[in-house]
Amino acid sequence: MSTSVSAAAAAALLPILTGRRSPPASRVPGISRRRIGSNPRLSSSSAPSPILPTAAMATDGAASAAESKNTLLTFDTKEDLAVSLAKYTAELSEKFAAKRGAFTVVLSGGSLIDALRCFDASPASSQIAPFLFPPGFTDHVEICWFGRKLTEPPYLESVAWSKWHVFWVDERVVPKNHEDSNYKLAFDGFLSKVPIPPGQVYAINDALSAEGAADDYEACLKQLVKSGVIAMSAATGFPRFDLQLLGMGPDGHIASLFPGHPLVNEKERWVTYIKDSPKPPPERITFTFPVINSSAYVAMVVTGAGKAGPVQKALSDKKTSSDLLPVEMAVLQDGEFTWFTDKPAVSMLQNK
Ligand SMILES: O=C1O[C@H](COP(=O)(O)O)[C@@H](O)[C@H](O)[C@H]1O
Repeated sequence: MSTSVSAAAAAALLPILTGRRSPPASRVPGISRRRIGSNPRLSSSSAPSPILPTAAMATDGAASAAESKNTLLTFDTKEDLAVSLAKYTAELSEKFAAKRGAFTVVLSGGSLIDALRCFDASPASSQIAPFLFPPGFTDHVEICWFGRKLTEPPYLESVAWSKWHVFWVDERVVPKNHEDSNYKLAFDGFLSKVPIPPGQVYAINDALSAEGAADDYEACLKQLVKSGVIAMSAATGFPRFDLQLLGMGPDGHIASLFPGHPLVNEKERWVTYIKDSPKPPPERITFTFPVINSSAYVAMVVTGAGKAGPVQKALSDKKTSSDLLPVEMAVLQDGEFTWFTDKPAVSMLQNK
């Protein structure tokens, strides 16, 4: 069972009760990095920081294909994952804001937003004082507060929010105030808490059809490429976002690119639409693989045992091109791909 407790109260009390503040990510307990077999998609970096490899920081994010990196990070708790993800994002924000004067960030919907704002606890957890729980209470507890990690000091003050430009890798074709809207999810959970200029948050036009909204979003991206806000990949000829924060469904879908759907083979469009999504709601728009795979950085945030199967398949050495899951088709041309996982998500990997 998952129980919500007073987030604000817990947030206020936690550092006092435990005598702890969030540790620097390089000292986050429970973090592990591993190499799996000879899978060329996944390697362990020799860089000392588990968060952002030094080699990547030394480049402009345009590492050569030979330098492209794939890293698996596994955390004991969602709290640890969220702390690390916030630090990773803040470091990239600093890097790109300094270099380009802009930081283009792509969000997905679903559990990704939770990863920016939640931690798990139980009476047995060292992260929350046991006496906060009633006697005999053993359930898992999920404590959430909106945008806590990046909206807290030091990030609230130190991140150059005015340089952020925010996009969605996919969006459901529903009004922006609809419960299914990825915009609403991100706005309520994160964007409403940080001072990103509203004109730099690029939601879809929810007055249009799926087809119209995809065309409109692609036109918007093209305009932003022209004005220099979004970079272009010299290698692929597609837009190159600085950071894509992605999630994966239990079926291995990413964005709104579903297993076996013809959209996974789209090679020309930047943004396309789907009217028969197997996951409701049926009408969505989505970035295509050429755009996803042109990113400088991707953080793939995957938690929970329900996703262990696709994680195992994605990180397996044995691949046949005929039955690739969408998550397996996310292969950066020239960038860094980092998995942010918890232990249940990697539970089917050998040599865990
Ligand atoms: O429908 C969607 O699902 C995926 C995965 O969601 P999750 O809740 O299983 O993490 C999400 O990444 C995508 O943006 C969303 O539209």
